[in-house]
Amino acid sequence: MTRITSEEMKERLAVYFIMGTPNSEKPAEQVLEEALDGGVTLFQFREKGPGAFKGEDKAALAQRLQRLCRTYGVPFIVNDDVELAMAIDADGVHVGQDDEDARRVREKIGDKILGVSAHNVEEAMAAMAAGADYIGVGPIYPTRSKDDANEAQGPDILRRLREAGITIPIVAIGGITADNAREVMEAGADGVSVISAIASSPSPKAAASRLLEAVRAARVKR
Ligand SMILES: Cc1ncc(COP(=O)(O)OP(=O)(O)O)c(N)n1
Ligand SMILES: Cc1ncsc1CCOP(=O)(O)O
Ligand SMILES: [Mg+2]
Repeated sequence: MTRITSEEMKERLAVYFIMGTPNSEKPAEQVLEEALDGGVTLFQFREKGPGAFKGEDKAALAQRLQRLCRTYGVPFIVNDDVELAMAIDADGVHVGQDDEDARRVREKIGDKILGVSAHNVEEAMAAMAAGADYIGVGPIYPTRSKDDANEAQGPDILRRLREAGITIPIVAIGGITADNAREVMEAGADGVSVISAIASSPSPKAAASRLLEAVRAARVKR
């Protein structure tokens, strides 16, 4: 395996769906399959929060969702849990500032995809130096999907990162919907990452497809 290229990473970040069992009343497999049908381009398994599966149940669910992603040719990223990612041979890992050190994670995962959360220029620079393939920046807008989220920064944070010379692929996260995806893309993101816009939608398929359309339209305009 070789490292994903920056261009390929940017393509993959277009509509990055994140989900775990606490994010929907419907079975996770059903929501993910509908979202994949709607065109999500990357998936993150984020099993945390009230009622989240643990241990063997968590690993078994991860593998079921991973199989679904494989069927659609969509890379499967594990949030936080580097051990699980290695055990099931996931395509990558996402870690934040309070998780395992990104440099150590890169050493452990070899060429797998490494995503790192960044909230400012300093963290973005450090993530790049640690070998991140992309950074997740947010929350851009207020979110109800993460209890310990920082204050929303607005799309201007993306502009500030780009103006400071941050060239690494960026996915924006937090409160993003098909209605605000365009301004986020115009501010400098390569894609959008969402939980509730897809997982809480009565039609995850339609929600994913609307997001993809908004991201593609914004890309054409650049
Ligand atoms: C794409 C993406 N961006 C940011 C995050 C948030 O990561 P983190 O700050 O570690 O918070 P948790 O998601 O672990 O609660 C993410 N998961 N994905
Ligand atoms: C995991 C995470 N990290 C920053 S905001 C957020 C939650 C995003 O969820 P939503 O798309 O429902 O606002
Ligand atoms: Mg984390």
